[in-house]
Amino acid sequence: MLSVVPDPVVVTVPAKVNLHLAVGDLRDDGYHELSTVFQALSLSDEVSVVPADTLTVQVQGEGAQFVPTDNRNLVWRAAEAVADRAGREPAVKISVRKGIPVAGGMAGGSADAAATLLALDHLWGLELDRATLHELAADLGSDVPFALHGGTAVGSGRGEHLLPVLARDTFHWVLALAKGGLSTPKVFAELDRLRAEGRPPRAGTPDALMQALAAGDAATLAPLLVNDLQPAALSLMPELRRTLRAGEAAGALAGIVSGSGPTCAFLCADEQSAIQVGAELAGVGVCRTVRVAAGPVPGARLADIEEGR
Ligand SMILES: C[C@@](CO)(OP(=O)(O)O)[C@H](O)COP(=O)(O)OP(=O)(O)OC[C@H]1O[C@@H](n2ccc(N)nc2=O)[C@H](O)[C@@H]1O
Ligand SMILES: Nc1ncnc2c1ncn2[C@@H]1O[C@H](COP(=O)(O)OP(=O)(O)O)[C@@H](O)[C@H]1O
Repeated sequence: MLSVVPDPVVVTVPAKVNLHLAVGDLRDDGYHELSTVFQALSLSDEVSVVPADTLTVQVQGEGAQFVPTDNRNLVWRAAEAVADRAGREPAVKISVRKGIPVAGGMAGGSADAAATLLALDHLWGLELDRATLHELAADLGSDVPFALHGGTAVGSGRGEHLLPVLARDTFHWVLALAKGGLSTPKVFAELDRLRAEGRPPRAGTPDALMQALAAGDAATLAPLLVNDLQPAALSLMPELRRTLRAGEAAGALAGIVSGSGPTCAFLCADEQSAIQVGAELAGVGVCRTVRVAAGPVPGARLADIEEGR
C-alpha cells in the first residue's frame, strides 16, 4: 500500500527592529513597562509543520547550533499552546530555517513562535480568529504578537498591546550581526543597574518619529531613533560602539542597537546607499556579517507553495 506523505504547511515570518524603545520601571511581575515602535524587516525565518507521531523540532540555518530543539524552544511551547486550545495532541514535526540572527535583539524566537501558531491553525483547520491568535501569542512572549502583526506598530505594556502605525514608503536598513548574542533579561537587568547609579536618560514620546514615518522621510526619522536598552547593551558589549561608529562613517543616516542587541541596525537614505554601507561595513571587521533589509514588511504569512517551491 502506498503511504501518502502530506505537504508541509510553510510560514515565513519577519525579524523586527525597535525604532523607538522607551523602557519604564520594573513592574511587580518582573517585566518593564514599554513604549515601543516596532518595524518588521525583510529578514525572515521559515517554519514548516507536518503531521507526525510525536512533537519534534529541528532547526537549521543562521545560528542553528545555539537554538534548543526541546521544550525550551518557543515553537515547542507554541505547538503545545495551540494543541491545548484545540483539545488535541501536538503531534507534529516542526522544521525551522533561521535567517534571523539568534539572540540578536531581532525577535527571532518570537517570530518562530508566531509562525508556528499560524502554521498549526492552518494544518489543523482550526480557523482561530485574530484575537485568539493574539492572546496565544502574548502568552508566549512580549514580541510574539508583533511578529504575527508585522508592518509598523506601536507596542505598549510588555510590548504585546499593539496599534498599527502609518509608514509611507519603504525604509532601507543595514544590519550588522555580532559575533555573539546578548540575553534579553541580562540587558534589562543591566539597564536597572545603570539607572540605580543615576544614568542614563530616558526616551520621550515617539510623536515626532511617527510623523517622520507617516511622511516616509528617512532623513527626518534618523535622528529620532532611540533605544533605552542601548546603553545597557553597550555596557555588556563595549565593542558595539565601534560597530555603530563604523556604520555612520560608512554613510548610514543613523545607527542603533536593535532591541536588546547585539545586532546594530543602520538606517540608510535609499537602497543604493544601503548596499554601499553594507559593503563598506563588511570590509572593516567590526561585525560577524552584514545584511541589507527593507521595512516595513507583513507579519507571519503562509508561503505560497505553488509559486515558491
Ligand atoms: C527587548 C525586546 C524589545 O522588543 O526584544 P528583543 O530585543 O529581546 O528581541 C522585547 O521587549 C523582549 O521581548 P521577548 O524576547 O519576547 O521577551 P520575553 O520572553 O517576554 O521576556 C524575557 C525577559 O526579558 C525581560 N523583559 C522582557 C520584556 C519586558 N517588557 N520587560 C522585561 O523586563 C524579563 O526579564 C523577561 O523575563
Ligand atoms: N525558535 C528559536 N529561535 C531562536 N532562539 C530561540 C528559539 N526558541 C528559543 N530560543 C532561545 O531564545 C534565546 C533568544 O533568542 P532570540 O529570540 O533569537 O533573540 P532575542 O530575544 O534577542 O530577539 C536564544 O538564545 C535561544 O536559546
